[in-house]
Amino acid sequence: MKVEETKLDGVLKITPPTIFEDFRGEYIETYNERLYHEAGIDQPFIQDDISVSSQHVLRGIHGDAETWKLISCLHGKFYILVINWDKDSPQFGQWEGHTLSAKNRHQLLIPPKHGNGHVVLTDEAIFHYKQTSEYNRAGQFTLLWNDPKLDLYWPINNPIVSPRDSDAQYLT
Ligand SMILES: Cc1cn([C@H]2C[C@H](O)[C@@H](COP(=O)(O)OP(=O)(O)O[C@H]3O[C@H](C)C(=O)[C@H](O)[C@H]3O)O2)c(=O)[nH]c1=O
Repeated sequence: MKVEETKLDGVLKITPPTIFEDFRGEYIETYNERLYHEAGIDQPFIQDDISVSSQHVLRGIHGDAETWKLISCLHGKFYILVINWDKDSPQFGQWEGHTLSAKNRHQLLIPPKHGNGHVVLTDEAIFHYKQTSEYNRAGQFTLLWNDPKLDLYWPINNPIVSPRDSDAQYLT
């Protein structure tokens, strides 16, 4: 298991403990409480979610003030952008992009007060996350993926987005 710091304090890039390949395919332990706790990743995850998206779908940028997320790519590949949205942090507004795929098996641990958004680069991708709180849409904030003030990089220019993710009226 490998845990690496990233440009953003608290955001970690993780390579899972077991990636086993044989003539049949692969076997991956995507989470192991004892090993992750030993590595300092001891957040109390209580909810698992997946979202399945077609190529060029962009979901986000969303976040909230309470939830830790452990994100994996179960199928395909996506570019994921994480932005510090903690107004009390010296890194407020700083962001970093990563590529998670079913090939590199990398995971990201994202703390509260960070926004995340991802755009799918393969025909389809499955985005999996473990979360430390139950879904609370009212508690989430939304940032526009193409807000010129944020000066973000995305690998494509014309993603498929929901009304929430394309209209400033939903900004919070
Ligand atoms: C997040 C979530 C959603 N839902 C329901 C609510 C809606 O009926 C449906 C789609 O929700 P939404 O359009 O908010 O999904 P995304 O646009 O993919 O947003 C999510 O994906 C971005 C990238 C995130 O990281 C957040 O977890 C979350 O905001 O799933 C649930 O039932 N539970 C949940 O935890």
